[in-house]
Amino acid sequence: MAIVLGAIADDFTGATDLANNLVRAGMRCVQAIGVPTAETDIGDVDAVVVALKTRSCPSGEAVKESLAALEWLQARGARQIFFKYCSTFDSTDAGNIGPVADALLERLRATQTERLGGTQTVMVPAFPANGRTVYQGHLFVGDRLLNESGMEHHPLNPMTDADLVRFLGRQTPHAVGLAARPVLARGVDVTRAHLRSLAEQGVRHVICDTLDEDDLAVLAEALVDYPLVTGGSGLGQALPEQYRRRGWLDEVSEPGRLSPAAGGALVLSGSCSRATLGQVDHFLEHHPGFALDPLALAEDDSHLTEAMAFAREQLADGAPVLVYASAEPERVREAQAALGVERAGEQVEQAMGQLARTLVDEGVGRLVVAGGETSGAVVSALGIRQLRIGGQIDPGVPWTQAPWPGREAPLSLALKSGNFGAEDFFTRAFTVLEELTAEEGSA
Ligand SMILES: Nc1ncnc2c1ncn2[C@@H]1O[C@H](COP(=O)(O)OP(=O)(O)O)[C@@H](O)[C@H]1O
Ligand SMILES: O=C(O)[C@@H](O)C(=O)COP(=O)(O)O
Repeated sequence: MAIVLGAIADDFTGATDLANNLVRAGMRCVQAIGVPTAETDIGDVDAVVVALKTRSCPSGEAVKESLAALEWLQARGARQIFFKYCSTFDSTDAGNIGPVADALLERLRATQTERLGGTQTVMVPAFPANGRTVYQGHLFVGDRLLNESGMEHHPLNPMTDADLVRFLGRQTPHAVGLAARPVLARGVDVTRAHLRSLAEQGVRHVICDTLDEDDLAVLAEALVDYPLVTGGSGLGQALPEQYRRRGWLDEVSEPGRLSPAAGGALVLSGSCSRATLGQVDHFLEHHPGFALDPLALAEDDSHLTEAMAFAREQLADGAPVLVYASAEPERVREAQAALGVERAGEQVEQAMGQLARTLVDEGVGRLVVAGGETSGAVVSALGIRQLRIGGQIDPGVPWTQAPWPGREAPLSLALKSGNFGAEDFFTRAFTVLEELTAEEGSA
């Protein structure tokens, strides 16, 4: 059966975030890891989110992989394509949001110019449930502008400009415009007319203001016929209702119940975001943890061996254990100065991948990973191809499951976006998993 929505996410946590919102809004959705093959059986679903690791790679690579995902989704009959990136617009002057959006639109344009939005796309990064809003084209995280939110210290893509019209303008040769709040406040017809008039003026990308769920509902209705929409998972919350109104979806599907979870509980954290740093501190007040040092990792294998031994010992005691590289900006800068930005990140990501692979093989069955790039490294090292989405721990972060060869219980995985989750996330996640997987009537 044809799918309604085909999404291409530029990182793995972002993909689960979008899949979570689609499931919560009543769509049957799976998350594919990487571009599936022609033979992949995705089952009977309404939406597929293809998770790529293209946020920080060279833009040519990001474009190539995104187009491959588009081709696969089009072959499944997707009516609308959604390019999912971070609600904090994570990217650099070199890309990858502009280049990927341009390439997807070009490819879709070849067949769909006549359709509403056939020559234009929109940028809707907001996720009001998690405090990400956009006003007059400026992105806010809570009550701070993006460039004062802590994101200015991001290890890979420091966000130093909150003006998205200006910022995106550096990533694309095409005109960037704005659909500002006063336009949205006048309703769907005025918003559509505004978008059309921008298209007539040659504006290809429209940054959309969004303060709340009502704005998302207006945008979803105005954009439901666009071949390509782009943004954060907030828009994903609002689109399914529009698909139902169009008759593309029959019903509101209930999320399926996750299978009982088993095995050791491990947290791997490579995010250096403010929220994650608080979550690491909170976890360490209650449970043991091991701090990975990228400089020591770069020297020889002994640091990783030590981390592995530490984790094994704690897991044998039945305690949840944390291994983290998460560090304050000053320490990240030191590691980057010594190793280079790319190599510092790679050291950590490779170590996280090896820890996950070995410890899951040895019996870990419940795994929380913090950070998008980190999750990409871990899930790739585990060789997982598809994730089933379960209930959420905090907005944007669901528990997911994948079958694990040779074991009755699947591997339970929570991929946490760097900046998401309450302070007690790393401890509470395991309690939530128990609740989500308890037999009916025993929870
Ligand atoms: N102590 C550290 N020094 C340098 N780089 C680090 C350190 N800890 C983590 N990193 C790297 O920083 C990046 C964090 O990105 P990511 O995992 O996507 O987190 P977030 O979701 O917060 O963006 C990863 O590439 C990770 O390997
Ligand atoms: O939209 C969001 O904020 C998230 O879904 C997301 O993409 C997070 O990325 P990381 O913070 O890099 O995990």
